[in-house]
Amino acid sequence: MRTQNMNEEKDRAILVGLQLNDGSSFEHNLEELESLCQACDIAPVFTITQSLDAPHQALYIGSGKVHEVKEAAANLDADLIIFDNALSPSQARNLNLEIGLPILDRTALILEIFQSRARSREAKLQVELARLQYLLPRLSGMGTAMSRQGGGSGSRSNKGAGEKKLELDRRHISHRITECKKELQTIKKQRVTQRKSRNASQTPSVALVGYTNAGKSTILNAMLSHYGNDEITDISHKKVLQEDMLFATLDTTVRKITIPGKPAFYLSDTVGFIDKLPHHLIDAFRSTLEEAIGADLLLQVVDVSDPYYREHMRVTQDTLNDLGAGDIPMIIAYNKADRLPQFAHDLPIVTGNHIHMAAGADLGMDALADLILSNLFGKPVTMELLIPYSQGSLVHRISEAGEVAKTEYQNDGTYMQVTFTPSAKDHALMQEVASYRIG
Ligand SMILES: Nc1nc2c(ncn2[C@@H]2O[C@H](COP(=O)(O)OP(=O)(O)OP(=O)(O)O)[C@@H](O)[C@H]2O)c(=O)[nH]1
Ligand SMILES: [Mg+2]
Repeated sequence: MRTQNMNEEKDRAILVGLQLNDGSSFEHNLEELESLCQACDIAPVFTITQSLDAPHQALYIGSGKVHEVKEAAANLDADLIIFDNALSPSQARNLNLEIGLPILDRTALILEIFQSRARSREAKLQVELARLQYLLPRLSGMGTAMSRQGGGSGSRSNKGAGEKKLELDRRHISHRITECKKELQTIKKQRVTQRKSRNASQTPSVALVGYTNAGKSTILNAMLSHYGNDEITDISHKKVLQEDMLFATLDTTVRKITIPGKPAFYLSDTVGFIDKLPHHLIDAFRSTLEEAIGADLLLQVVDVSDPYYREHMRVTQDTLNDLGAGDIPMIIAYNKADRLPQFAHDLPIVTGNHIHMAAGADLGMDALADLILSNLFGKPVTMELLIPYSQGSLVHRISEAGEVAKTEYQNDGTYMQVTFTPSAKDHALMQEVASYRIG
């Protein structure tokens, strides 16, 4: 048990953690639950834990513990009880009856954060759909998990409302679920059309993925600052929100990055992942997340300064596998390395497709860009050519496309030493001149 700072203005919550002997990182889970509370503007005032082999079927925790929670809630004037895991609808209902306060679980908190952050029509609909799907099986125990989200009375089970009202609510929710799905389908079609036109342009796409708060949006913004699209002088309106909070980004943003002298690529930023991301949310956000599934290259951003970063990488990989994006080639950016004394002075450090960097401190953006380009277009190739004088126009095209280090007019043609930088167009020319290669 431990006490936290009290905050008079916010809703006050007792956190309940159940430690199961299943090897999962219990402490990390609880710390993350506190961060989720902060993102919801809830003040955790006390934490109660229990260690069990398996959750209690009816109450999740043992009945003795339930009394302890109830007592603590009364003593500390708590408004809510929050559990560290997903509760079944009946567990939430029973706990609400026993304790007499709204019961939230991890899923409800994540849904609430998503609801408060959603901006675009698509994100709003996706969140609404996930909430309704979560709410439907919980309707009969109103005042439980969704109460803060307008789904219930916030007090004891409302038996007086009657079965008829319940049935009406159910029908209303089912109807709204169908409507949301339909509207999302229409938006999805537009998204697919946009993606098709991007694909048709043959400009490859890179998707930022990773745990929430790792620095994905910071990388997108830094890329825009460094190499914003040529035509745009004011890039401020193209930037996305980057902030030190969970799930700052919910909408998908795709930006074209044009590095001078290099072929362009698209970079997309989307919602971050979290351990035990509710399945309703993954399903609801599938079309947004499809930007990642359709990418040519994934750029996984890791907050390497977080002691649990390996855990976060595992969650990211699991989520990508679930989405069907597990096999897409990937660069791993170990971001926020400026916070680690052993790396801070040597950044960036590139090892194969891994880079230690700090986008927030503007360390490693060029190296990251090179890594992206070499993955998308291959490494620069230097060759020596002897172009017959009859192919004079080729000499001109080669000088336009590549970096020519040396030109000599010899007896049987023009000798050139040229380096082709990565680009799809260069690739075609390289194949064309291959028969004139002498080194
Ligand atoms: N010290 C340090 N902080 C960083 C670095 N990169 C990003 N940050 C900070 O980390 C926080 C989260 O960054 P975001 O870019 O919003 O993270 P995100 O991955 O987009 O997060 P979500 O959209 O919430 O999933 C912000 O406060 C950034 O300023 C870095 O290299 N070093
Ligand atoms: Mg973000």
